[in-house]
Amino acid sequence: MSIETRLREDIVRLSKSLFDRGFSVGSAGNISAAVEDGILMTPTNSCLGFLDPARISKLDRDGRHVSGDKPSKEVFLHRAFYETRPQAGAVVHLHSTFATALSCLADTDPEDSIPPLTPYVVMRVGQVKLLPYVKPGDERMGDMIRDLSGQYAAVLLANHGPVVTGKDIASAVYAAEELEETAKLLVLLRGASTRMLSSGNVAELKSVFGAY
Ligand SMILES: O=C(O)[C@@H](O)C(=O)COP(=O)(O)O
Ligand SMILES: [Zn+2]
Repeated sequence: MSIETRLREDIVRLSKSLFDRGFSVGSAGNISAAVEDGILMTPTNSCLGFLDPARISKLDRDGRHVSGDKPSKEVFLHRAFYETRPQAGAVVHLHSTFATALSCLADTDPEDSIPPLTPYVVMRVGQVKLLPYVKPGDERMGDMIRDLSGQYAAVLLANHGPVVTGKDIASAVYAAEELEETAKLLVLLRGASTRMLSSGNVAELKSVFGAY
């Protein structure tokens, strides 16, 4: 089996897993993965639970649609991550409930929208910047991601949802799940006196496990 064929199957399997567990509903969200000669991307208006490996969109290195169904409207967003984070092998965008809730709350810190509550989110996701709202599919999303110069593995799109990258499709999906579970804890703990990890704790995790 070729690398691309296996990757198509991984996208279908992991997307279905996200859908089956409620991380994505309806046709919300989109996923892409880098291949040698371009990017594989979920088609626009497709349901992550019912993807067909043969119909996954393929874009060449210049972003031209070369095969499969019409790609997600968020192509600018995904391409900007690959351009600025050479270590990124996959990008996952979801409308998962709790991360999206934080993206709508007026007091979410734009510089640190998913604060370090537990070690694993620091190890798998890192600091998460909140980006200002623009409509889905807006080319300006690509500009905003490029302006971050590859500094963040994950961002929250205001009033929209999370976007998470990883070195490969499994890492990106696992990181998106970790971000969502942390967002859930943050919402559950709202109003309670909560102890976050200290900057020393975060620095230690980064030095031992590496920065995302
Ligand atoms: O929120 C949106 O419209 C998109 O960001 C999205 O999640 C689904 O769009 P497509 O990937 O074009 O279906
Ligand atoms: Zn979306």
